[in-house]
Amino acid sequence: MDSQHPVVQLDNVGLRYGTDKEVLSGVSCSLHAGQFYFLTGASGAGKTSLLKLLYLAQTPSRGALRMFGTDMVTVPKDKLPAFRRRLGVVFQDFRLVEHMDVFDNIALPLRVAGVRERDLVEPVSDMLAWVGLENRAHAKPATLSGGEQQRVAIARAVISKPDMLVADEPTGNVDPEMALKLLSLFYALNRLGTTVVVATHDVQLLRQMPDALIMRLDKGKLMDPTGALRYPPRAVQKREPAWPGVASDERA
Ligand SMILES: Nc1ncnc2c1ncn2[C@@H]1O[C@H](COP(=O)(O)OP(=O)(O)OP(=O)(O)O)[C@@H](O)[C@H]1O
Repeated sequence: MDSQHPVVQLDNVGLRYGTDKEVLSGVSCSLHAGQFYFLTGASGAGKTSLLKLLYLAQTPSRGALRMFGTDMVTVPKDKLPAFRRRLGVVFQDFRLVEHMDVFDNIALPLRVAGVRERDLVEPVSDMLAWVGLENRAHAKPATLSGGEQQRVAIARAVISKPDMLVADEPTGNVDPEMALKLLSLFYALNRLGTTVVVATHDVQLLRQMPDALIMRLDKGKLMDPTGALRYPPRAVQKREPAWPGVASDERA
């Protein structure tokens, strides 16, 4: 079923919060399986609002939203968790579980998916090493810096290799070197087949991914629904292995 539909299809979507005016207006676009999308636009343009539609935290006020071939406006509410489990989300404010340590936060999606405890340790340890937090496995989120919390949030979002990754300013709190490393993690996930949508203001980040499609929001309207806007190509970061724990010569 999935292969013959876009992963996401928006048709003339509007979104308003309460009775205020629309913050997204007439948005139409299709996101296709295995593509890498950047969503860009000025502060307040509606990036987070559009991502909220994609990670099913908001329903359009008008228009149609289909995901994985299913109408998300009319789908029964009790069916939504099954769709949400197919998504990895990096929230702008991280939303780590405060009473769990770093290891348990990252392991959460695997536990929800029913992975056995003895099969968790290796993937979580690989992911901890990838994001440079192997020494903080037993720290609680409140004791971490903003950049460290952001890396935990990213590790948690990608570890279960979701069908779609939605990330809101995922490199806003890290230095440029770590931003590239995290981007290469998204790239590796994308190479494994995950559709990736990253909202960012960071033009340098956009330039690192010449194959990515770029969609730009301006005051709630999508200016480049096909992603045809491109930035001048620069070198793609391919120094990292394809996936934590997988040697680079095994890369697809
Ligand atoms: N919960 C809410 N209730 C009312 N208005 C909201 C809410 N969330 C966002 N808005 C408004 O919607 C508009 C778009 O906000 P949004 O956060 O989607 O923009 P953004 O492009 O992600 O901005 P930034 O880059 O600053 O994060 C803004 O005018 C904002 O004030």
